[in-house]
Amino acid sequence: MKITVIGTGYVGLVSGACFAEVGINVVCVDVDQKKIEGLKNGIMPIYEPGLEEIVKRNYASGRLQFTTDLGDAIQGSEVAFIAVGTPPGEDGSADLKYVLAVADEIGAKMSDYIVVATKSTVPVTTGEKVRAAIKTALDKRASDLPFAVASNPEFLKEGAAVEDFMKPDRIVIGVDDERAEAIMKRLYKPFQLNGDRIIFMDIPSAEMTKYAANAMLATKISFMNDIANLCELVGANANMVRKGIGSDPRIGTKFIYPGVGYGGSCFPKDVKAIIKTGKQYGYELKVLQSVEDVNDAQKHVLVKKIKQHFGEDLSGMTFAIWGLSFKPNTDDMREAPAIVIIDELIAAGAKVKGYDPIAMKEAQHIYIGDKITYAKDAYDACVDADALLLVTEWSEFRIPSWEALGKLLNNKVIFDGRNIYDKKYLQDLGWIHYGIGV
Ligand SMILES: NC(=O)c1ccc[n+]([C@@H]2O[C@H](COP(=O)([O-])OP(=O)(O)OC[C@H]3O[C@@H](n4cnc5c(N)ncnc54)[C@H](O)[C@@H]3O)[C@@H](O)[C@H]2O)c1
Ligand SMILES: O=c1ccn([C@@H]2O[C@H](COP(=O)(O)OP(=O)(O)O[C@H]3O[C@H](CO)[C@@H](O)[C@H](O)[C@H]3O)[C@@H](O)[C@H]2O)c(=O)[nH]1
Repeated sequence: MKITVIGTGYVGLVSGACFAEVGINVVCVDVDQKKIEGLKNGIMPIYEPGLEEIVKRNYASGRLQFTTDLGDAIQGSEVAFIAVGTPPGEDGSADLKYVLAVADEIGAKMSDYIVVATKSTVPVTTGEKVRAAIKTALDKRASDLPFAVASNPEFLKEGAAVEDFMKPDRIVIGVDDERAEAIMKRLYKPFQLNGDRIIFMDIPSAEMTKYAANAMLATKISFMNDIANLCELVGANANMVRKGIGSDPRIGTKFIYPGVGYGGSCFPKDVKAIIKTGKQYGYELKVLQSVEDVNDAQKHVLVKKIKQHFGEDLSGMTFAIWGLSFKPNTDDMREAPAIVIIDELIAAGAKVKGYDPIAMKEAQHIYIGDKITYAKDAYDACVDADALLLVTEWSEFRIPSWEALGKLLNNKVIFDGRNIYDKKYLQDLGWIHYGIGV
């Protein structure tokens, strides 16, 4: 079986490599020539645990190929996945220009029946837009080649993408064509040896499922951040409350960790996009508007605590920041809370020394530029700093030497944005610990 994956980013590269890993012949396509050349030479464009190994193995075997030539790639492919970006437009709605450009190119270059499956996160009605774009391109060359459109949203998490793809909780497929359904079933068979994981549905429902899933997860996080902020005011401990409610299986233990707000390339943009979809249909998604408002405010909570401790004017002070990426195990800086925190510290006159095990290159290149200095390790970041901020909970930060840190920092003060440290233990060692609702 041969397939093509168009867009070789977090989703496209992981999906392509994982399909190849189970024996499917995969061609990954991207317009970014540098990325494609790099991949051919074993250079990964992103950091994702376990990815490099399977990319290299499957590239060496010939099952995984990389190209910039979409027309060539789709010849003989039973499925073409669209996995390009859908960034927020000015008004918050998902910008479909990359998706529709790919659909147009498929229509212009296909030579046989093909299933065009959208893996990018796209709003309801996109399936129809993709179908229309392919049809228009076929009409232009007076062709009536048959094709099918499907929606196959992706649910992988960055930092655990390979594992999520190889062992999916569910595979959602929106489809309205029997032949396409059979092809998708065959394609995903290797991922469900432990039981049927595919949920077939109509295309609009599949498209909506993706947004509803992310919106629900974002809601859990904002809800918990709201509760944590209240815990702080009333003298309750958000960690205890989290355990107390999470033990109810109806609530569950996952995605109820308070922190410095959710970031990344998905939750912020997808919550915005579904709110916008509601507006387009004259419906106000009030819960999700609040989810977004709470999250925007939560990104400022740590600096608010810093100012309460040190005063509004932070000029002349230096802060050490541990963790820059939006979550651990990724180099992705998109919408990382660290960006907001660093901007705010600098606006208040402070200097920032940052350290991240993987994301410093990305931070330097794209987002934070020269606004901060980068440390060579976690301890180096603390030399002569006035306090430490834990922003992203990488494993290597979990059990530091408090004795060493106490000597490096000017003050034994820590702002723990992910509640990974034990307040009581630190207090006994003479530290002042600020957490989120603890
Ligand atoms: N990142 C995630 O964890 C994740 C998870 C699930 C779903 N999604 C969704 O998947 C989509 C892709 O996200 P991503 O994070 O992988 O994006 P990304 O920015 O990492 O990758 C997109 C790739 O598409 C390429 N591209 C753009 N136009 C192209 C074209 N015409 N032909 C070929 N390639 C083209 C870009 O060069 C880029 O390499 C988005 O809709 C996103 O919401 C992302
Ligand atoms: O209890 C929690 C869990 C997460 N987060 C934050 O939420 C953000 C998103 O984390 P996570 O969901 O683990 O990573 P993503 O890679 O953004 O994955 C989400 O977005 C993807 C893109 O749509 C989906 O495919 C995934 O299912 C969905 O989890 C990060 O900033 C986390 O720090 C919290 O603050 N508290």
